[in-house]
Amino acid sequence: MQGSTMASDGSHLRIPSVDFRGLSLSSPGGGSWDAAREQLMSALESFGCFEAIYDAVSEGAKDQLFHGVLPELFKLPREIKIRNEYVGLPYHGYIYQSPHAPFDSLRIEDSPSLHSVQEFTSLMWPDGNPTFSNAAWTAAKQVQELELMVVRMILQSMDVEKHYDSLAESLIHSVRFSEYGIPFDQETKVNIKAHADANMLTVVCQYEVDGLEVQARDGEWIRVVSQPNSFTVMLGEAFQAWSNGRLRAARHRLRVTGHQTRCSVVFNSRPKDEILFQAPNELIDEDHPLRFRPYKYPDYVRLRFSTEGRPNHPEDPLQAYVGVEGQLNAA
Ligand SMILES: O=C(O)CCC(=O)C(=O)O
Ligand SMILES: [Fe+2]
Repeated sequence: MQGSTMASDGSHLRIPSVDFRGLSLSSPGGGSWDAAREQLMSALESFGCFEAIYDAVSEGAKDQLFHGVLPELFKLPREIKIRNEYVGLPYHGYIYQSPHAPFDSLRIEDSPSLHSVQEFTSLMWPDGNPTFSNAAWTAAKQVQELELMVVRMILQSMDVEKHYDSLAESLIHSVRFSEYGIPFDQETKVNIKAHADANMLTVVCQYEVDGLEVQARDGEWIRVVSQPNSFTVMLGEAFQAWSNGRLRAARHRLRVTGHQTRCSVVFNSRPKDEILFQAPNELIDEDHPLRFRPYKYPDYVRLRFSTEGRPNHPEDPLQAYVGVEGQLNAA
């Protein structure tokens, strides 16, 4: 375990930080790029996640999001918020029901597209809300660059950088805005139980009120303490599958432990609907036989959420539904 993972009081582990300040997708190499890449790979090995220090989204922009823009969004009446529907996939539009706590959450698909953001904005505010559109779109563009830097670094480290362009092209980026109330179960204080995300990468931005916890490989739960300029980058199941199991998705949960509502802005990327997602041949060999069958993301997500919450919901759905050794069949 790296020394940098210990908090200063020594009582809590911290997930490792990786400094992206000054790095850019347009020059994917050089001393500080390579140093960041090494730290990132070592963090992924132990935690499936890391803290990215990334100042393209300034603290002022975060403050505007969390104190200016989000309160306005969440206070809209439910009749308006349900306009944020997404028919293609479960849980990909407005969600307001949680068995664990009061909860309200909206999502913009393809958020680095100004057109998509404006479409969402005009559903919520028919008279327009340029402050919202600009804040959401700008942050989505900036975090998309962070996500693509992470993808590029991971591919470089696995010696498959030649697949970067086609992989980046196969992804769609989105953002979700969520508001979590005080959990009903005050013993566990759990708002979202332990899971890995089905997508490629998740980038969590929390501000002032924390709640995200990630599980280290040894099983220990680590609470993510938000810091200035930090974003938590978590690897999802799709990346685990694409890496043929060389990388492991981050297991995480959400606990609101205080008495304040907690908001988050969660950016993510996932394979586009039509892509048959699979590990590249270079990552499959005698020592690393194919671990996951090629699959289309929507098929996997529908299957996964159709059993979510049921007693027979598998502990490791990726393995169960698309694992070569899986028990259940995705067909
Ligand atoms: O809101 C967050 O911080 C993360 C929530 C989460 O884990 C999820 O939506 O999958
Ligand atoms: Fe999650």
